Amino acid sequence: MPSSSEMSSSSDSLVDSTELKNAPLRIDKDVDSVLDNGCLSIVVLGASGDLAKKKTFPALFHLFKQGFLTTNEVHIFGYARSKITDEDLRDRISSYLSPGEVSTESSESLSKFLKLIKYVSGSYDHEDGFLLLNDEISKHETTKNSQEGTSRRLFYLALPPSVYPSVSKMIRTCCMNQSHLGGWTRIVVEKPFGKDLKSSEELSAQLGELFDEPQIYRIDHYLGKELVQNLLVLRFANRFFLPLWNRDNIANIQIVFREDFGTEGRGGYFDEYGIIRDIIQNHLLQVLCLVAMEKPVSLKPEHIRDEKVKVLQSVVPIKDEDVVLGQYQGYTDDPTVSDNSNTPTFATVVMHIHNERWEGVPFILKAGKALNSKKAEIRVQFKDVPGDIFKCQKQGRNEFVIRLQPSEAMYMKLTVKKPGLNMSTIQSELDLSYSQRYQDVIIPEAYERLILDTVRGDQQHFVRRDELKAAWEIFTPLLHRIDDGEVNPISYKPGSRGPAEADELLSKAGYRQTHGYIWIPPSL
Ligand SMILES: NC(=O)C1=CN([C@@H]2O[C@H](COP(=O)(O)OP(=O)(O)OC[C@H]3O[C@@H](n4cnc5c(N)ncnc54)[C@H](OP(=O)(O)O)[C@@H]3O)[C@@H](O)[C@H]2O)C=CC1
Ligand SMILES: O=C1O[C@H](COP(=O)(O)O)[C@@H](O)[C@H](O)[C@H]1O
Repeated sequence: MPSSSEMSSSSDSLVDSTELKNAPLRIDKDVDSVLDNGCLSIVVLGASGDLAKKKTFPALFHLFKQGFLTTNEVHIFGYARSKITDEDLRDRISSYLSPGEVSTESSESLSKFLKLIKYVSGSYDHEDGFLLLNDEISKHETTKNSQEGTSRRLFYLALPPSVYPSVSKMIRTCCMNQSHLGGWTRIVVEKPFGKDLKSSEELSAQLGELFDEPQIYRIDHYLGKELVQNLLVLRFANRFFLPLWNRDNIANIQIVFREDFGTEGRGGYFDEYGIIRDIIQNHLLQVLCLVAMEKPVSLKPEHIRDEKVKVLQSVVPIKDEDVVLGQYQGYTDDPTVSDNSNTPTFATVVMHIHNERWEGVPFILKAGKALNSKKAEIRVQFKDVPGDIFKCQKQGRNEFVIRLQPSEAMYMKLTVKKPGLNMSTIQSELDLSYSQRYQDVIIPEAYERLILDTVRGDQQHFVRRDELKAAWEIFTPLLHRIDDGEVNPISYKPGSRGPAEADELLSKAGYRQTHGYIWIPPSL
C-alpha cells in the first residue's frame, strides 16, 4: 500500500505553509510498502522542449522496449503550451527514439510506443489545462484500471525551473492521484534547482509546501551513469581499496568534465547559469560525494544520502586563488548571449575536505565547454613510493582512473619492469574496458535508469533537500563574487585545453602529469 505521504487527493486543502516550513522532513518512507504495479500515467511537462525529445521520451521508449513499461498499464501524456496535436508530438520525437534502427521489430515497437502518447496543451499557471490533463489521465485510469481502483501518476517537469512553483501547484490542485485503493503521485524535477542558496531554498520551500520529500525526485543524471553507480561497489566491495583510499596514500583527486562543443543553441540558458551551476555544483559535486564519503550503514537511500551530506558539510570554503575561470573565444557571438557577458564556460576549482580521511588532499573539479576533447573521468593520483630504488618516480605516479564516458573503463596506471633483459621500468596499466569485457551488455542511458527508479520509488540516486542545500552552501559565495564581476574568466581558444592558468593551478595543487604515457582504449 502507498505511504500516507504519497497519497493525497485534489480535494485535500493545502496545509498552512508556515506549519509546513517548520515541520521536519518526512523521509521515513518504506519503499517496500509502496504500490509498484497497476495503472501508470507518466506526464512529461514541457513535452515540446529539448530535454523531452532528446532524453525523456527516448528513455521511456527504451524502458518500453525492455518491458519495464507495458501497454496494459502505462499511458504517456505530453503537456506544454504549444498548440500541437498528438501526431505533431509523435513526429517531433520519433527521430530521437530509435535513430538508425530499421528492423521490422523495432518499427513495430516504435509504433506501439507512439500510440501510448497523448498530448494536452495548456498553460503552466491556469487550472484549465491541468483539469483537462486530469480528465485525460482519469479516462486512461478508468479504461486500464477500473477493477483495481489503483493508480500511479508520475509528473516529469522537463521545464525551466522558473515555472516549477506554478506547475507544482497546478498538479497539487488538479492532478493528484485520487484512486480509492492507493497508488501514488510523484514529481521529477530537473536541475538547476535554483541559482544560489537563497533561490534554491525558496524553490525547495515552495515544493515542500505542496509535496513531501518522498514524492520529490531531484534528478541529477550523472547519478544514473554506469560508472558513477559503480563507485560504491568499487570502494566498499574491494579489499585492496579500503586501506589505500585516504590522505596517507592519495596525493590528489581530479573529477573532470570536458565537452568539445560550445553552448550550441542553449546560449540563453547557459549565460544565466555558467559552467559552475551547469556542471560543477551538481554533476561533479555528486561524483565527489561518492568518491569521498564514508561507508554507509547499508544501501538504504537514506543511509547513503546521510553520508553524502556529511562530506558536503565538511568542504572548506573555496578561496579565489583556488579557482581559474575561462570563457571560450566566440562565446558572446551567440545572439542570445550578452556581448559583455562574464559567464564562465570553463572552471577549475580546487576543493578541500576537512575530515580525518581527506585533510590535505586537493579535490580538483574541472569542467569546460568547447575544449579539445569530450570526456568525463575521475583520476585518483597516488603519492610517490617512499624510498624508491628504481628511480621510477620520474616516469609517473600510480593513478587509478575511472572513465565515466565515452568508452566506459577503469584502469590502474602502474610501474612495471620493461620486458627484456634490462632491469628498467615503464608505465603500463591494468585495464578494465567495458566494451571489451562486457561485449554483449548494452549499458543503459542514465535517464532510463533514473526514470525506472522513480517508478519503483527508489530515491537512492536522487538529490535530497539537505544535500542540495549543502551543495549550494559550498558554491554560493564564489558564484556571487563571479556574478559581481570580482572574479573574471580568462579567454581561451575553442578546441584548446582551456586557459594555461588552469594547468598551473593543477600543478600548484600537487598534480604531477605523466609525460610520454597515453592510455588508449582497446579496440575489439
Ligand atoms: N536540454 C538539456 O540537454 C538539459 C536540460 N536540463 C534541464 O531540463 C529542463 C528543461 O530543459 P529544456 O528542455 O532544454 O528546456 P526548453 O527551453 O526546451 O523548455 C522546455 C519547454 O518549456 C516551455 N518553456 C520554455 N521557456 C519557457 C518559459 N520561459 N516559461 C514557460 N515555459 C517555457 C516550452 O514549451 P511550451 O512553450 O510549448 O510550453 C519548451 O518547449 C531545464 O530545467 C533544464 O535546465 C537538464 C539537463 C540537460
Ligand atoms: O546537465 C548537463 O549535462 C550535459 C552533459 O551531459 P552528458 O551526459 O552528455 O555528459 C551538458 O552538455 C549540459 O550543458 C548540462 O546542462
